[in-house]
Amino acid sequence: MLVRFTKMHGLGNDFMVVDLVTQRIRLSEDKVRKLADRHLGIGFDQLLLVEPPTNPEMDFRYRIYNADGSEVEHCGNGARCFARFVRDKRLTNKDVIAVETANGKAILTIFPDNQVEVDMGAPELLPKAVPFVAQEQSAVYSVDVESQHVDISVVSMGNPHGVLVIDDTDSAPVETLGPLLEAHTRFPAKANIGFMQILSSTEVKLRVYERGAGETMACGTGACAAVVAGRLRGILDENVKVHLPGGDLQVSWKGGEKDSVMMTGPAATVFEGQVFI
Ligand SMILES: N[C@H](CCC[C@H](N)C(=O)O)C(=O)O
Repeated sequence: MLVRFTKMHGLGNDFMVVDLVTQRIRLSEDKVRKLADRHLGIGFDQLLLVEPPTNPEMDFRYRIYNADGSEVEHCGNGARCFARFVRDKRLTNKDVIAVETANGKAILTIFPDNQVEVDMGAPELLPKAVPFVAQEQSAVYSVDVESQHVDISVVSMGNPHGVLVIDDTDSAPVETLGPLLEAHTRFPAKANIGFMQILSSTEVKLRVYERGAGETMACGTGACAAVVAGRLRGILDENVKVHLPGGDLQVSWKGGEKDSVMMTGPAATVFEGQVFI
């Protein structure tokens, strides 16, 4: 079956976006992995499916699959591309779009300058909600990794994150420590691992080793989790500029457990294509 898709990215975190409003397909985990392959397939960090909502109060349903084929709960960069996609395809003419995600919703606001703001909802900080194995909630946990103790904050933005504060992102052990923490037994559902360098109380540098995809050029939920972690540690203010390898995101969190994390950044379309599924 020939399927139309659009290749997009948010700061280099790249996506294959498929409209399932006007076309119907079924994808196995194995098929997602084959499509994600950067030599044998289309190549992407995540696959985004755009569907009619199951909840009538929502405009669309948004399903997300990592390159390893695993379905996940949220994708911040993908949400911005989702908004750009549904407007460019004239699936809606709204500037504010309510999207149903695997375990909640996201409100997307499109601005004329091509920036998109995402209301990412409130962070989940209870260990069992992340999920993370711990006796009680804390701003920082000590995790044993290969005979070393690593201090880590844990946050769910719908998807699980561990955040480390390090001195220098350029020399951070992302490729070695990232996969060890991603698959650590204290993260029963695995986790995205952020390495954050504090530049000031309003500016950080961040690299993220993503669950199911490896290090990406940017991670929207990772940027949100990093700002929440920094605020919980008392080292970041409400509005923070997050410098990722692929570019910058603006993230805000008032600090209340019910307060939404707001993320603003760009979304870009690279090419349109068709592929036999
Ligand atoms: N790898 C993530 C999903 C994609 C998140 C990221 N691309 C973003 O922009 O938030 C996970 O397994 O939870």
